[in-house]
Amino acid sequence: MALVRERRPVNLRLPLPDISDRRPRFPLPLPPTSLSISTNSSTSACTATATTTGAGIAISDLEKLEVLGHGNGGTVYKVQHKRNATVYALKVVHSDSDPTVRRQVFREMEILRRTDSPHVVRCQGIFEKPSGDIAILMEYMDAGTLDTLLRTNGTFSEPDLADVARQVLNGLNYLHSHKIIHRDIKPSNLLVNKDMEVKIADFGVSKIMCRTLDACNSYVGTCAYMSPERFDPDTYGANYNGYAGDIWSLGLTLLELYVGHFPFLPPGQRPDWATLMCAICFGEPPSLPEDASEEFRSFIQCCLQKDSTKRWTPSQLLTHPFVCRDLRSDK
Ligand SMILES: Nc1ncnc2c1ncn2[C@@H]1O[C@H](COP(=O)(O)OP(=O)(O)OP(=O)(O)O)[C@@H](O)[C@H]1O
Repeated sequence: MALVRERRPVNLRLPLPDISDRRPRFPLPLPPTSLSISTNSSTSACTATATTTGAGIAISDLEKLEVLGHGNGGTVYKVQHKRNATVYALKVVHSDSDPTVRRQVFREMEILRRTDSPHVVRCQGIFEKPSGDIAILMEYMDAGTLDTLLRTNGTFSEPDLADVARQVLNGLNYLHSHKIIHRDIKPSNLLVNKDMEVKIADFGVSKIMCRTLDACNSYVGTCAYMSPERFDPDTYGANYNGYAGDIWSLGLTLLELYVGHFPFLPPGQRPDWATLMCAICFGEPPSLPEDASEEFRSFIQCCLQKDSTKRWTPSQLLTHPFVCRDLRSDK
């Protein structure tokens, strides 16, 4: 594996849209005073209750071990259940956080409550303290994110990327069939465990579509990974509804993991909004270097079609030879 020596993380976030659009379409029933929740290990459903059940976990049952990372407003801790030693990740957002951040956490909670897929990080419970602090208890992904792996181990091989692609596509297939658009697919939002299971996480700017042709606000998420139609829906996205944007972001993510730097820019260059917007909207889509296989190049082309209507869907991409052939034997 080639080592990536100098790599600056691309972190261009855009503000959320107007308050009217940010409000979740499905009002979120928060557990009013609950400090504990019931958990069901066989599903990801997060059923908040005000009392501790036999299987319930109270926040006082958890011991903080270390900080795993800081997100946009919250902190994620590695925690351990004091009695059964199970390790979890606990995302905590404090009551004095920016209202936008709190809305993002409510959105994330709403989506995690609805999802039950091996390719989406599992929510084990939600806590709200009387102080207003909110915490989401999640399964612990012990290898971090694809971004951390890239920075520590270097670039990924094609067989590994085929595995990553297959898992993320299964996750997106699940989300899209439940009318959920992620809108922020990027290496740092894809969690990994030691078995190389990859799971989609961080639903802070995701959207639940009420109707198939719902308009989808373009300007949320990390702009570096945004598709052309999110900048310019008139030119690149007839009937723009957002689903295809997740595929563009997946294509860029795989390309980045293969070449070791953000594809639209030379290694080490810091992007700015104008440069990115011009490169994404007016430039050719980035492509793989010559040494990549035909299948991989074709797969990336199917993801990085500038016209969103020509981009393949998750279920179509799951039939692509790149993810279908048994690449493990190539290793
Ligand atoms: N379930 C988890 N298991 C292990 N580590 C996690 C888990 N969830 C989050 N992390 C770690 O915590 C970090 C912060 O996560 P968080 O979702 O708060 O924000 P982010 O995605 O990094 O940033 P932002 O919210 O700005 O997009 C992640 O980068 C990851 O390293």
